Amino acid sequence: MPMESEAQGRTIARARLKFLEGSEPPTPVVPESVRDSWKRSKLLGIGIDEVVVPYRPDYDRESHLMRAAAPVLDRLEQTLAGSDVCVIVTDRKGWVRDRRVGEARLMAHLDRVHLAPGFSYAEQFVGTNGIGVALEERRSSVVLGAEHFNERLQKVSCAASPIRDPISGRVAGTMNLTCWNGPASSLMAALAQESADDIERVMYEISTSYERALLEAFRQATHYGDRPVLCIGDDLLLANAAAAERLTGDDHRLLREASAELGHAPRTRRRVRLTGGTSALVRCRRVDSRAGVAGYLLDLVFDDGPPAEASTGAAGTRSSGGPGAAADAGPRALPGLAGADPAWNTASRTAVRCARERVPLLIYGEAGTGKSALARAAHAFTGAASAPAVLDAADPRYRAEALGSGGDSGPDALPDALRAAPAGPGRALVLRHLDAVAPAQASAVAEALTAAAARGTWIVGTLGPAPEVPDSLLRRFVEAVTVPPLRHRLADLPALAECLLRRTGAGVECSPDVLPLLRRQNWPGNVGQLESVLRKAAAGRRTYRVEPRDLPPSLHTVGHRSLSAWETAERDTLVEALLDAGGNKLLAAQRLGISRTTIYRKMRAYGITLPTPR
Ligand SMILES: Nc1ncnc2c1ncn2[C@@H]1O[C@H](COP(=O)(O)OP(=O)(O)OP(=O)(O)O)[C@@H](O)[C@H]1O
Repeated sequence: MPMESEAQGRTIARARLKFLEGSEPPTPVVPESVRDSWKRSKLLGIGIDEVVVPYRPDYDRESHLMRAAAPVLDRLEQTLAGSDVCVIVTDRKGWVRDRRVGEARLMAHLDRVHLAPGFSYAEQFVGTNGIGVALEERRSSVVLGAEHFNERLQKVSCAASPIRDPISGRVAGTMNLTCWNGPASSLMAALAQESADDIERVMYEISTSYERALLEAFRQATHYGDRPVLCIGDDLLLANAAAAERLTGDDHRLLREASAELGHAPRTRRRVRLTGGTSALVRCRRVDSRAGVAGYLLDLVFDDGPPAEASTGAAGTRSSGGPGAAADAGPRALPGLAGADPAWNTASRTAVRCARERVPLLIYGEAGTGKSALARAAHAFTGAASAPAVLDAADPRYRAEALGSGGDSGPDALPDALRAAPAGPGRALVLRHLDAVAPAQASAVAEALTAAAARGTWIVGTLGPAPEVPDSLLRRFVEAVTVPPLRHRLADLPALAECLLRRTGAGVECSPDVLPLLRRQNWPGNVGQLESVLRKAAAGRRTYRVEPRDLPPSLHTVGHRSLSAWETAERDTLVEALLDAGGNKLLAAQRLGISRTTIYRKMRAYGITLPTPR
């Protein structure tokens, strides 16, 4: 490891100051890896005089990395006892997971700069440091006192080596040694590398033990029969054909999370909702190996119909999820609607069958998923000459507590309106927001619906995913379907965007750059929200098609937290300035009268993603 003499330290300190003022760092004086890291740190707007790092104390103490690191750290603790070297292990993202030995004064200093368990020392938060550089460059790094980007770290020097998963070859973490700045021993770099190698060796032993156990459990589970089986390890996933053909990458993630929760007990079961809108009953068994818990074996039974709440919501309601549902004949595309997601198709087929056979139907789903649209389209698909009568139980006029000052409001207003709706064969009556019917109104509403159905009207009720509805009302319906939320059917986005833009009637289309921005949103208001975003974007567009810059500022961010009104205004101003400057941050910063460092910091804080410079 290089020695940092006082003179060398002063030269580097001068080079760093000049670099901060805008000069290029001199090549032979400042090592290349440090120079590159300074540039990245500056670009990211990292502060130079205070250490602001995120803190997340919770982590998996039983992870593969931590299990393998434990014996190596124990040994180092004994060997280095009494020395002024501190040993630190981080995970692959730079979160400090363990810190050992080191004399009290050094530890107190490291506490002050948050180089302690639970904090992240990734370069993106603290700038140039041994851990951050090793992770960025994926090789061993040494960062001496003055080479740290942040002044508060310049009292120490550190040597870090990446720890690679011996099976996948991916970086799993770092081994880092830190000591007071000064004539650091070249032994430190060698020791960091050797300890990382030791951890990798233990990881390999653990991996083979885990893998043997998982393979054996998988082999036994799939030996007889072809039921869907999944075997999940830390860095391994085995699926037989019956499971693989039904599950997406997101399902794997959901099942991995579920297995981690379920796995505390040796054997357990739970229903898990999958991304396509279906759900599966998951039986989970923990797989143990000699080296500890190797992973989980999951036995899956898919529900091929709507998710659980749809079938349990209505007393006496028959869910369309049985084997018969798969045989439902019906269209894939309903008039005026878009989507080919399996759960959407199931809901469409069932709705059309119910419309044809006049079977009273409940449609569950989050706000704006398209429940009413589905009822309208299914009714139209039967060739009906008139549109359904659509009433909204959440309409203030129909509230039970409204003071009846005329025929139009008060507790009887809703049953009256239902009775007044056109009824008879070829007619449909859709009551939206069934969950808004007050208990006091429930029986009158139920009677009005029954009367309409008796005259040949197709009756449909729409309601939220976990509604509270009196049984007397639910019993009027016979079948139930669930419309999946948009975030679970993102593959439908291009078709939906095209369909919704077509409705604006202006021959508008979507630029291909828009779809990735739409795809990463959570869409709590579902298709209704998408429609309003696209409608506004189409109205304000500057060319023949909707471009990213026509979308609202919130779609240019990857949202993680809710913002105050003031923060929202600031974020929107930043996004608009960036869009107006064609993605040029310097220009945007100048126009806003703020420094480039500030614009980078704020972009990070608000999760603003960079528009491609024009
Ligand atoms: N699959 C689809 N294709 C095209 N447009 C759709 C689709 N689903 C929903 N929409 C449109 O999204 C908007 C919201 O749909 P709709 O009003 O049916 O939602 P909802 O689930 O009934 O909402 P709420 O829960 O608020 O009553 C409507 O304009 C509808 O036409």
